[in-house]
Amino acid sequence: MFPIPLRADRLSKTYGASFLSTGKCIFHEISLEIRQGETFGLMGASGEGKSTLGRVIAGIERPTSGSVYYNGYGLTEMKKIENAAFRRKVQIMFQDPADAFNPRKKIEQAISEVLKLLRVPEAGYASKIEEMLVTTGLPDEVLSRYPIQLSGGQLQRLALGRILLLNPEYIILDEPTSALDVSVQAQILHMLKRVQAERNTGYLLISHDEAVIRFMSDSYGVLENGQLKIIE
Ligand SMILES: Nc1ncnc2c1ncn2[C@@H]1O[C@H](COP(=O)(O)OP(=O)(O)OP(=O)(O)O)[C@@H](O)[C@H]1O
Repeated sequence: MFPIPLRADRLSKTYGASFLSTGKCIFHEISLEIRQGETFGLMGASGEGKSTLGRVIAGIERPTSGSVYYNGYGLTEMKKIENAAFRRKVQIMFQDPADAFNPRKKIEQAISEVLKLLRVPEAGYASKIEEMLVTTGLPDEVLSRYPIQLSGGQLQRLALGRILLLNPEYIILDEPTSALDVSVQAQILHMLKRVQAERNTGYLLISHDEAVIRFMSDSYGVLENGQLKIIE
């Protein structure tokens, strides 16, 4: 059976609506599909609402209307068990990797905390961490460092590695390379492609950069004036 795509169905978002104001419509009735093993690119100028749409699809912000469907279930009507699966299987990665880690904790501790939450037995931590380092192409030394002692590229690799511990089916990538130097950007994009090929992950890639979108995406759309124009 084919996997069911992650689907946004007629999503609208308005900020600041109240008794006295109709508020500001950010986007209106947007529908799109993210298929496993593929990338849907979301392009658009600054302020058009790309990040807001990404947060709504990731389930961390509620739409004003419309719904997100995972495994055929609407996010708002999901029972606890379906919602728990959604929270694990649909992840979001942000632009600035420095924000992803607690500056007071060494990387090994940050990663171990995730393994603990996942109820991995402590005896299994070392092999999981090693696997993560191999996938993200990082040396063992990063484990004993604090976030401030690592480069932006290394931190973004770790941010992805930590997300991958959860075995996500879909990742919302919100400008994942915009905070990085051009040469590092290319490395991260290649890593994302390799991870996708190995794990069949579906990506929603948010970027204002057309070259990045064209390089990465199977199909893409341009968000402008609250509407999404899809380009196959
Ligand atoms: N919580 C909020 N409350 C009110 N307005 C918001 C909120 N979050 C975002 N906005 C507004 O929604 C609009 C879209 O913002 P958003 O960050 O989604 O755009 P974007 O396309 O991702 O921009 P950028 O590429 O600059 O990150 C902006 O005008 C922003 O000010």
